[in-house]
Amino acid sequence: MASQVAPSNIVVGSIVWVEDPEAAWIDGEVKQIAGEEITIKCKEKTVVAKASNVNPKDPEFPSSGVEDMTRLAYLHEPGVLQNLKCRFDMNDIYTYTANILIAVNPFQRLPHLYANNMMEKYKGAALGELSPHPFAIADSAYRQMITEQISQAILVSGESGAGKTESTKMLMQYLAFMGGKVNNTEERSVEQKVLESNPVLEAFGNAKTVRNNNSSRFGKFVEIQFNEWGRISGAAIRTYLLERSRVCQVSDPERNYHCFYMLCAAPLENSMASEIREDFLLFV
Ligand SMILES: Nc1ncnc2c1ncn2[C@@H]1O[C@H](COP(=O)(O)OP(=O)(O)OP(=O)(O)O)[C@@H](O)[C@H]1O
Repeated sequence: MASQVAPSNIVVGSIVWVEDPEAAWIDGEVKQIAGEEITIKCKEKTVVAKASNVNPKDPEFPSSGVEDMTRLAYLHEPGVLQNLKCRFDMNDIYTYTANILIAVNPFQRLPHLYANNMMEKYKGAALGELSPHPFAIADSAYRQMITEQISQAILVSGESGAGKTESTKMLMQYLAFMGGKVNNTEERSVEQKVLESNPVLEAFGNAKTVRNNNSSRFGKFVEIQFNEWGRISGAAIRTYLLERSRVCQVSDPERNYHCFYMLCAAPLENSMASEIREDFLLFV
């Protein structure tokens, strides 16, 4: 096997990122290169690392980060993490990598990001013109559907607790805003029904886990149909792979599906809840 040597852009005096067991990556200055071993002087310690665990650091990285990762000088793991962290510290939880939106869960409400005037702002704006946002992704998909007359798909992925459910709700909210009808009748519109289906689906398919207090224990394919004028004409929600074992087997500190606790907590005078409780032998 060929021995690993330092990349050509790493020389004595270079500022680099080196892997760290606690902080993931720390930065420092290269003091010595001996074959595949690099000695780096970091803030609190001196590290000797293999060349494969060292990456160059951009000395001109802007203090407020960049909105699109493709503008980074180095698109490697420490570069991406530094940018996400630096933006997150300023409550900028969204960042693009070209037309992919990366969301970092803020674990706090940031209402200014989702106010009604924000949807108005993103309407018709080209992707990248305004700050990265799920509304921009939804707007771009909506406009492509209109101009190209082709169905569009938005894939939301991430580990448990990353914020998929919340991001999906923003996307749906924006599509309802763009494709909703002015409703003068008593009957609820399709988009209202789609948005209102979320709490019901979450009651029966979401539960508290060690990673997320409101974890979806099923997969979901939401289809929103639009007519030729770009108005919502129908919707379908298909669900997959509900974790059924949770109904009868829950390991502490996780919980059963929300509906179980809602049923137990319903007031005694609620006759429908009482009937269901009796049917399922739930005595509260
Ligand atoms: N944009 C956001 N703003 C505020 N809080 C958020 C946001 N995204 C996520 N959260 C918080 O993080 C929690 C977990 O997010 P969410 O349920 O969307 O994760 P998930 O990726 O769908 O997880 P799972 O795969 O377990 O269902 C939410 O209940 C909410 O408290």
